[in-house]
Amino acid sequence: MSKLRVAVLGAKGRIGSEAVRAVEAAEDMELVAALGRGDELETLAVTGAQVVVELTTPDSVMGNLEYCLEHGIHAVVGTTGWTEERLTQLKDWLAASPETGVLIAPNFSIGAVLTMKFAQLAAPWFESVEVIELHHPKKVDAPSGTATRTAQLIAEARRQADSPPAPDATATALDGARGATVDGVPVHSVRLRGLLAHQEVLLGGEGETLTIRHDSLHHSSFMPGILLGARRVVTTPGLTFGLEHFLGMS
Ligand SMILES: NC(=O)C1=CN([C@@H]2O[C@H](COP(=O)(O)OP(=O)(O)OC[C@H]3O[C@@H](n4cnc5c(N)ncnc54)[C@H](OP(=O)(O)O)[C@@H]3O)[C@@H](O)[C@H]2O)C=CC1
Ligand SMILES: O=C(O)C1=N[C@H](C(=O)O)C[C@H](O)C1
Repeated sequence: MSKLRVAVLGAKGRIGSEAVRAVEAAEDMELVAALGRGDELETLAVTGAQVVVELTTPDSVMGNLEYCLEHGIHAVVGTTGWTEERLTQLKDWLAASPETGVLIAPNFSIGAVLTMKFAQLAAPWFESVEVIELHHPKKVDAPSGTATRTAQLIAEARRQADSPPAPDATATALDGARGATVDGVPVHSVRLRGLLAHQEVLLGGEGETLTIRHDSLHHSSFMPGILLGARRVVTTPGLTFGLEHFLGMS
């Protein structure tokens, strides 16, 4: 059987360099390109890449995906910064390339995907819910893509259950003391030397609290999800948002 021809964009970055090693080690894949900033995207077409693993930065991802979709190259995207406007643009490009698949995964680790699922399940059952994400200090953005997605899923679950807004007699002496609000859910971002990628969802009700915590201790935690994404995206045209859809959890 022929091997899946995979290219990594952002190949010198923290997660990109780990992805290069993971693709090289996968028996059913061939790493055909490993590109960094400034490298020619034409290499993707020349090497016949079937799937691009996009792990760059929010300022680069759209240009890279435009190229991929113009050339019918499937994409597995871990890069953050997804707004409604960006998703609309991506869907327009996909409409012009209907056989091509794009997976955007806010988080590739199984524990983080489960954290989001558990948070969705628990959210309507508690009066209060807040998200704390904790990352290494070189992280390019705040809040994290995972925390943003988690808050959106929590908000959607609470809307569907007709949950009232969480109680909060806000009187802040300092801007930011209550974090940022994503879809009505407070999200707090910690940047701390020594950390990698961590998240807590705090839920509170009468006389009890529930904490759902996930820790990515090494970039290897993201690799099984990236490889699964690359294998599945080639037979899944259109946009898939969230790895849970490839894990049978949607
Ligand atoms: N979904 C998930 O599970 C995960 C997602 N991420 C996300 O992945 C992204 C990258 O994170 P991280 O590896 O820590 O960041 P890094 O800054 O370590 O890596 C990004 C790399 O991409 C390079 N780059 C920038 N623009 C381009 C381009 N146009 N073409 C090719 N390479 C480019 C950068 O080069 P230069 O340094 O020269 O700018 C850098 O080497 C972030 O958005 C992060 O949030 C991270 C971990 C897990
Ligand atoms: O930048 C990171 O490191 C990570 N980024 C993703 C995010 O923003 O959610 C995934 C994970 O948290 C690691």
